[in-house]
Amino acid sequence: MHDSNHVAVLDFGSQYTQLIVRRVRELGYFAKLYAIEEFPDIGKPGAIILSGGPKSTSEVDAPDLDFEALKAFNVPVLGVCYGMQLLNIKFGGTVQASDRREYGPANLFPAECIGLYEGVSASSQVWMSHSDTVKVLPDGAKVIASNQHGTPVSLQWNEQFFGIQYHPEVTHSHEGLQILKNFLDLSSNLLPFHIDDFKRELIDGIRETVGSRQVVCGVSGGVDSTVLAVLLKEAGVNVRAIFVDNGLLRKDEAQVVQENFRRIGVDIDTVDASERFLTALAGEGDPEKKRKIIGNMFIEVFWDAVGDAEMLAQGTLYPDVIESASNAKSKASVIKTHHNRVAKILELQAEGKVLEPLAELFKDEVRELGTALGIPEDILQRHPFPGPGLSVRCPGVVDKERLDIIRECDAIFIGKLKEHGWYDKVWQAYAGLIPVKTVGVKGDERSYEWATNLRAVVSEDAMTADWVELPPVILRETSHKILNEVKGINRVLYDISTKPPASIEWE
Ligand SMILES: Nc1ncnc2c1ncn2[C@@H]1O[C@H](COP(=O)(O)OP(=O)(O)OP(=O)(O)O)[C@@H](O)[C@H]1O
Repeated sequence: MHDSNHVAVLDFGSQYTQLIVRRVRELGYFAKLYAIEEFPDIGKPGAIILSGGPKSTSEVDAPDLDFEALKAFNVPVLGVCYGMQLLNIKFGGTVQASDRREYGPANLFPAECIGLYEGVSASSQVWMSHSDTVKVLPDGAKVIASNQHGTPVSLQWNEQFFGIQYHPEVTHSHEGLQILKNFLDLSSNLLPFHIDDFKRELIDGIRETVGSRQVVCGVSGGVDSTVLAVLLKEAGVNVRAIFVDNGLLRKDEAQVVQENFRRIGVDIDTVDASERFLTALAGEGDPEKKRKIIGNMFIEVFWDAVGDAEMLAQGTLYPDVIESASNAKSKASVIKTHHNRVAKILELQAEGKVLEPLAELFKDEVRELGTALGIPEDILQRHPFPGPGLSVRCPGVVDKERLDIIRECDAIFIGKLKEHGWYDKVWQAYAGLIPVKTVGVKGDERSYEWATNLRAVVSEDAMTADWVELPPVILRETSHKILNEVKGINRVLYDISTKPPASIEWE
């Protein structure tokens, strides 16, 4: 899909490569990431970006590519960091290896604010992360920007080839997006990226791949699997959606999920496996063992329900498939999502029976696609919920009594956030249990009960998170209601830990 007039980003292994793709799409063009070995298969791109990478061009196994083939595309090429050094060598210049790494902010001074630097300030901050630098420039090469020491940080070799030493894709490069935009403007034939066109292509692709076979998919009630299920329905294929109730869901979650799917017109099979999960978890207090038990049980229950699937659809997203590791060989080897690649799925994949239509999209693009598919916003804006469910909000042993307490506290907290218009302002919020008994007074009696912890965080990508300064009225009303209504809790705490060092969940 999209193998012409797109922006091909060739991955030399930088930790930021994924962000380049993201930024190009933000600018309204379709970009696709390719491992270096995939260079012969990049189709007919309208522009090419060579990413940075951890290697030095002087290393014997430094990644390389066919320069003649690159020139033959006859489209604008931008080399970033390693990409720029490689291009300088290809044009006949040299690169100086250095064992000192330049890492952090630097000042960018464009020679002239035209071309790549059209509309860019005379001085702005950029982000560096490199050790090698270009040394000798080949004939005809121009320095189009330097840093505060007068060192060249941006080159132009001819009308087609440009290089930058810094990383325009990170937000610490303050005008990086403008520079990328200027580069893309050099291409005369980039197709704009519209989610509606993409939706149509996805639907056509699904129809073609699936034909008359039955497709099974697991739905959690979360955004990815919901969008996937609706996409399959829109494609008019024979789909069976399975929802597993693992007994670790929030209050009334099974009903909410069923109701949401009714609203969007997708039938789901609910498998109530709560007894099986809770029995398997009984008495286990170790966080890692709990996760394992839940993961394995999910696979068992899910595949029992699937039976002999003709095809399986999964909501695997782009960040799950693309390489971020510097030396990953192929995309498939770095799939992060745990149950997206269990043995059974690999087997089906080898037979061409796994469908992953969202694999080219980022999370917020999935939400956009969801909107284009007519999925109501309240479903698309639901907070993320962890796969192991309330188990990770219940440190130590999990049982029905503890889960019921969490459910009640959580429902009260979320209810108050919604009532005060704060649900959509936070990335994720929940109430958990701290199974430590403390002394209190309830009515005329001394109480000796557990505490609940309220957590509300903002985050861009779940990698880092900050606690939210909620209005005190929300905390007060939540605390009051919980202390009055939830048996077993006599203390309410608000978690003011950032991630890192704390995680969003407690286990
Ligand atoms: N309770 C469940 N019942 C059925 N399938 C599930 C369930 N939980 C997870 N899955 C399946 O496993 C996939 C990965 O689950 P995970 O918890 O990692 O959520 P995710 O990748 O954020 O997706 P989503 O947004 O759909 O929850 C889901 O997309 C879904 O297909």
